[in-house]
Amino acid sequence: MTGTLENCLVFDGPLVHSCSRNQITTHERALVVVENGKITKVVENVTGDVKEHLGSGKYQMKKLEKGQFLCPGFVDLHTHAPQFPNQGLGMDMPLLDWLQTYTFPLEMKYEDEGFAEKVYKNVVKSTLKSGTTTACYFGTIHRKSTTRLAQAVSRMGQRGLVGKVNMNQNSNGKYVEKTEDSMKETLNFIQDVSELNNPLVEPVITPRFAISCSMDLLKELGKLAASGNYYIQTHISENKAEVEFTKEVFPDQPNYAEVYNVSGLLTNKTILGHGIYLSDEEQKVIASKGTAVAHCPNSNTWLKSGICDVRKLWSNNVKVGLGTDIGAGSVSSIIDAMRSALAVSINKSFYSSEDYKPLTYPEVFFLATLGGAEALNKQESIGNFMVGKDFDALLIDTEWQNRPDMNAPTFTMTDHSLIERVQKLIYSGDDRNIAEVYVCGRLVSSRNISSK
Ligand SMILES: Nc1nc2[nH]cnc2c(=O)[nH]1
Ligand SMILES: [Zn+2]
Repeated sequence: MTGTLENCLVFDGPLVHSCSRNQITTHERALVVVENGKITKVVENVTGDVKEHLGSGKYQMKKLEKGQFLCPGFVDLHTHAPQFPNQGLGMDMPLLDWLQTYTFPLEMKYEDEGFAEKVYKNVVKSTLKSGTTTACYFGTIHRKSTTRLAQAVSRMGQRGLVGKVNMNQNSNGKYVEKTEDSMKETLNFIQDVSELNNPLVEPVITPRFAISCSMDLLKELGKLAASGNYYIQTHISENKAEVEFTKEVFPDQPNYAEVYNVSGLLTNKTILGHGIYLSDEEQKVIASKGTAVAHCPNSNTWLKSGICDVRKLWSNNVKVGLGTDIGAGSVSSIIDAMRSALAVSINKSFYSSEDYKPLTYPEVFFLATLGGAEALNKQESIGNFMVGKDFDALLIDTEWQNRPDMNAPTFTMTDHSLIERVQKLIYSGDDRNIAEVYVCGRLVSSRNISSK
């Protein structure tokens, strides 16, 4: 090992991660060596003096306290940064009414870059605090404001995929673009993001959903995505009325997925939000393209959109991860998304055939970490603690109440096993359990520091 004190960090403590869909791998005491943001060595069963495992190089040690463990950073595959001010509003409406009543009027305000700046820096701060190390953000139709979002992501050190929204029809008459402007500003946005010169921040081609884009615009966006191998994100089959409306707008296409397929928008870098009502036939096409679905269970419950059957997507070989979908979702934490995914799946099992097996907690942990990484085709660089990957990690504290300065009702120190602590995190955890957040080895959020 050849690191120096500045760029070589060694974590010493319990470690949990997902190496396959249905099992959580735990190590009671591991050493994770991080050099220049990458994991260069993992010692799984540590006994005795750490020096025996590390050799003589210079390094900075970080010893975890009782009740703490390392876990991979969370991946949020689908959220809307401009909608954070509306979190929890209009949840009693169905999707299309909610969009008209609450969402489009709020998104129109982002014409004002100053407003965008104020909101977006707090959005990134709060998602980092929740442990989201990788986020896929929808912006608004406004290029300059969406660039502010990308700048905030870059400045605060998050790994982010950021999209300027495209929509040229079926809006409220005001929140809409001309096709030509939509394309021109998308190109300008891609240029703005490339000027950040930050490999952690990438542009995403973002047609809002089929209804709000003409076939011409969808096809232009498909061509643009192919020209630069860019990520693509949109919504699909979230709500029954939306599916019906899509059929009316695109009568020549046999189904929703085909609208995107003929536009060149289904690729192995495409993330589709929701996918509740996709037929087997559509799922097979999506799988054949390597396209992924972002499961957003909290949003699907509050807007009464429906229940996405993750097992069926998996059985058709569709890649799946989790999304918080603020503001149709009400909570911006992926811990909540894991819990919601369990809850909707358990509820579904009550009304399904007896052999329907609800999702398990190792499976939702996979969705939140390695599943999200695979959905983005980033499994070579993030998702777990394999040597060679970037160190995107969370220092989880299951006994935060017992730390000095937390000013919380305390519980006596408990003797739970490591896997029981993981259960506590998934079934009852929140931001307070996240003591530190690292992206590519950089400490980007901590109980003790605040990001700018
Ligand atoms: N949940 C959700 N679905 C959409 N479909 C089109 N736009 C949106 C949006 O902003 N949120
Ligand atoms: Zn959405």
